[in-house]
Amino acid sequence: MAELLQNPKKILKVRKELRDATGINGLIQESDILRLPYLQAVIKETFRLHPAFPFLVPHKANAVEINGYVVPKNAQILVNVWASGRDSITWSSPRSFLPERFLDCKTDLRGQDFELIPFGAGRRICLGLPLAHRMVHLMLATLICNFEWKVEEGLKRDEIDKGEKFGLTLQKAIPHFLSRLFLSNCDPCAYIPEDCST
Ligand code: HEM
Repeated sequence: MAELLQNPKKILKVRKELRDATGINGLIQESDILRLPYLQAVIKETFRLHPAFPFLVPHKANAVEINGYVVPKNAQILVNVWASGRDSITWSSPRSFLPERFLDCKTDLRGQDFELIPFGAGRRICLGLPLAHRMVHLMLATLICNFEWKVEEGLKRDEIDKGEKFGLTLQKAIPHFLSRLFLSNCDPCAYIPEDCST
């Protein structure tokens, strides 16, 4: 939400896509997700920049050699997906929040494309992926469509601190923004955030 708050036009784009795909009230069903490429792109871009598990889950290695590097048996392996999501060799403008980069590209986050593996990959890939994938799309769509999101009073959009707190999971260091509930039955696309009318 912090990334989207800094990019309010992208909030409008998600709302418009939802309304076009689901009708005026923007209520999303699980079956709609496949028809919402921009929402999917926003979620991929969010996982690229802010993976929930920045080092996945620690693994124990068998003895292997990779590109001349010897990994001893039983070494603890942490996969730094936070860093690979920001690697300028793989991603153009890696620090920028650009969901559009995923619109014309087949990269998916289900463990087949190693540049984007927020759920891990291979035998120990997240068992909850099918559930989590659906829930994240449904929750984000619902939050965007039913709430008007505003930055905290007195704060400008570009002042939102996106600093992160590292642990097993990645958290936003300073949580600050407010939300206000939309009136029911409103047109999700009618609301234009302040400073976003152009
Ligand atoms: C956005 C939500 C979620 C994210 C980002 C996520 C991410 C991950 C990651 C990165 C791993 C470690 C993969 C690896 O080290 O290779 C993992 C493992 C696992 N996750 Fe999730 N997860 C999510 C939700 C869930 C849910 C909802 C469930 C259960 C309903 C679940 C169950 C598991 C289990 C059981 C494992 C261990 C799999 C194994 O070691 O064989 N996860 N998850």
